[in-house]
Amino acid sequence: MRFEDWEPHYAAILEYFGFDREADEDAARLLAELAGGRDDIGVLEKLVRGKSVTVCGNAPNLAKELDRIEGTVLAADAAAEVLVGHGIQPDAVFTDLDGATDIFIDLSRQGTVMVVHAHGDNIPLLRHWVPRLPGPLVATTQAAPIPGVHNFGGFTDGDRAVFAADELGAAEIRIIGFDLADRDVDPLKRGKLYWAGRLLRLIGYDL
Ligand SMILES: Nc1ncnc2c1ncn2[C@@H]1O[C@H](COP(=O)(O)OP(=O)(O)OP(=O)(O)O)[C@@H](O)[C@H]1O
Ligand SMILES: Nc1nc2c(c(=O)[nH]1)N=C(CO)CN2
Repeated sequence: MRFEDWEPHYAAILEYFGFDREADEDAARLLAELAGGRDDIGVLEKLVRGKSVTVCGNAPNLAKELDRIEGTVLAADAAAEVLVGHGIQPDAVFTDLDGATDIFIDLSRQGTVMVVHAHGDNIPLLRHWVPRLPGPLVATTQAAPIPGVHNFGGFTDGDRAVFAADELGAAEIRIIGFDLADRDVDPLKRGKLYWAGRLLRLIGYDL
């Protein structure tokens, strides 16, 4: 999605949650610095273009839906841990790092593409984790893209993975481990899941 098309949705998200655009922009610049010129968008594109892709969210139903996985596996944040627990190595992990554990370092070492998202509320996490990820790295922002930091559209780790797969030309996108009506989450998360659903509908996925 072009940034001009994304920006009205982004502005509405900033307003809804009271997030600060300048903090998002600062985080994107920091992530570019921490990435130090690493940008493995070509590796991610190769995994996705023309392929069947399965995006795995981290709803409680994920484990029961693993038999629906086909093709390239994109994990949203802590869904990676569930996959690894079932012997599945995701091809890429979309993460704002709030579900990061040392498993991310192992996956990165084994070649999983880490698609790390910068925003105004994860600056300490960026500083901690990005230098520890030895493997392929793609940096993302929800603000205006800058050199080496992409914006495919989308907000939560899960819907951002779907937006990226869509933008990078997946032949088919299967979505598992999503329960956007989950009531067993805190109010902030409920708001985020509401936005995930709203954004996914924009690109044709009504969950
Ligand atoms: N019921 C659900 N609970 C949690 N995550 C869900 C659910 N349904 C879908 N998801 C997707 O799974 C992703 C990864 O979930 P995780 O539990 O790691 O959340 P998170 O790290 O808090 O995500 P985010 O920071 O994007 O909100 C979410 O970003 C969301 O897109
Ligand atoms: N500023 C800010 N941006 C975000 C946040 C967040 O908590 N703060 N959470 C996200 C997905 O959970 C995505 N983007």
